[in-house]
Amino acid sequence: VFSNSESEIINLEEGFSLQLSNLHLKEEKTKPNTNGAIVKTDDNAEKTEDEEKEDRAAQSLLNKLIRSNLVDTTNQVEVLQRDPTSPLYSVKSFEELRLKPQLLQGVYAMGFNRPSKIQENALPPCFLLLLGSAEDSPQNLIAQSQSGTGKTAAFVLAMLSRVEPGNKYPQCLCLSPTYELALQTGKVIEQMGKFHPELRLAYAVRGNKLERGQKISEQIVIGTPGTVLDWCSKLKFIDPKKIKVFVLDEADVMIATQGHQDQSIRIQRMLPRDCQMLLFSATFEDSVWKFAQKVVPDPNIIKLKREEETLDTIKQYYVLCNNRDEKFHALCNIYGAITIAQAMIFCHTRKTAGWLAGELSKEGHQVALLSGEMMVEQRAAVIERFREGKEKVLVTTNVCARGIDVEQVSVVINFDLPVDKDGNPDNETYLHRIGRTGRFGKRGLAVNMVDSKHSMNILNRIQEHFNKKIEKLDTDDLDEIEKIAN
Ligand SMILES: Nc1ncnc2c1ncn2[C@@H]1O[C@H](COP(=O)(O)OP(=O)(O)OP(=O)(O)O)[C@@H](O)[C@H]1O
Repeated sequence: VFSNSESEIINLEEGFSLQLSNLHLKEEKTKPNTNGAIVKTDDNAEKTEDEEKEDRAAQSLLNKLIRSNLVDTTNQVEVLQRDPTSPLYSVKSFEELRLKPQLLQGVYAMGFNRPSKIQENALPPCFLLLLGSAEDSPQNLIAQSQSGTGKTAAFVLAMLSRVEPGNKYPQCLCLSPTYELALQTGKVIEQMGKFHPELRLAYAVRGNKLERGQKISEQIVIGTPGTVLDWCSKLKFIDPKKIKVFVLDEADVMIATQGHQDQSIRIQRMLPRDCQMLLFSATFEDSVWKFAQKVVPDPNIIKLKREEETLDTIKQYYVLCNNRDEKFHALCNIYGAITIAQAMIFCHTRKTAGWLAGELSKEGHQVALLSGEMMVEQRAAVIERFREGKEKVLVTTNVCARGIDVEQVSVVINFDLPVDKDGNPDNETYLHRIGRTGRFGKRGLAVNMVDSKHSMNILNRIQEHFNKKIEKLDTDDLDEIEKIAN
């Protein structure tokens, strides 16, 4: 149903895998570039800040590739209405939105039975017109909730409900931080809009070249800020004055990329005053909030807190060693105990992770390795196998596993303790690695490997921070190992 106009020369499927390998190439670069401060780690692995940022986009993509279900939380949604006197709407069914039949059909065809928590509250302001409010246009929205809670589906629904397929020009414009993320969102638009045969979607991404002087006839345009800006201004492929819905997706990832923030603001300035502006973000640090306020006037604000992780149900241990080889030896001693369930082993650098996975395999243990030099698709495949239980132990670096929820993991080994780039204890990462949310509050086990005075000091500081005792474990004592496993 959706196709690119004939003049568009790239094959999107081809482009997709091509870009994924580009991503891979960029990640492999270890030299700093012009404006990149160097984030130094042991083992010669250097990372520029820019590369760290690229990781964020890769992470987001990974999460999308491996997720098949809605992440549901028990936390309440916080709603700040633009007009606090108007009643607070929240929809419990898609029918209440009075969608066009084709669109409702699309929603059900995707297997959605009822709105997710964020959708319950985000959809009514988007659909104000349809709800028969006194206001004459749908409202602007800033929404934040963790990845997987249904944000994409919410704004796709908002765009599809406003678009008039009979009008052959762009009416909805959606900005994504990267080409790959744009394609993922494009797929959702295609699926949800599949019962609108006249609807077309154009991708404004690098490499998608149109003839000069041409106008775009697709009703929805999705792309990255640089190309969209060119299409709206210099090349005039799009008339920004005709845009009715403007979506800024993954705002936190977006502003992490140099230039995207300014480009997005410049695009926003070209849009008509009554254009609906919607901004979505998984996190809401200060910088995101400032940016959001610049691009979304008079917003309704919706926030869904991430579920808090705690260490309450976790048994924490440390093992005292003198060097890396002793840590490896200790790990081998407890291997049998940890593989009762599924375990994740964290290393500080990909070099250590690679070495450790290699050594464990040599010992005849079956392990999976998740490493930064793998392409995003390969990483997704590794995570998927692990989730399915095909591998019981996953060795990884923190950067690689950040933000990936693998709920069934009950044992975490910190082969290296988490430290920030200044070498201080990274408490937040420690909590993310081993903590559990209330719902997945199964008992867990964490073993920390200590190999120097310095790392003992880090461990002590982590222990003080959480005010939770980390017990010493003697890995040469088989009885003791048996105890921790039970
Ligand atoms: N109302 C719903 N009912 C059932 N499943 C849903 C619903 N809304 C979304 N989903 C599904 O849940 C998953 C996550 O949704 P979605 O991608 O919209 O989340 P998101 O918050 O945009 O996440 P991200 O920030 O990673 O893109 C998808 O597989 C999507 O198809």
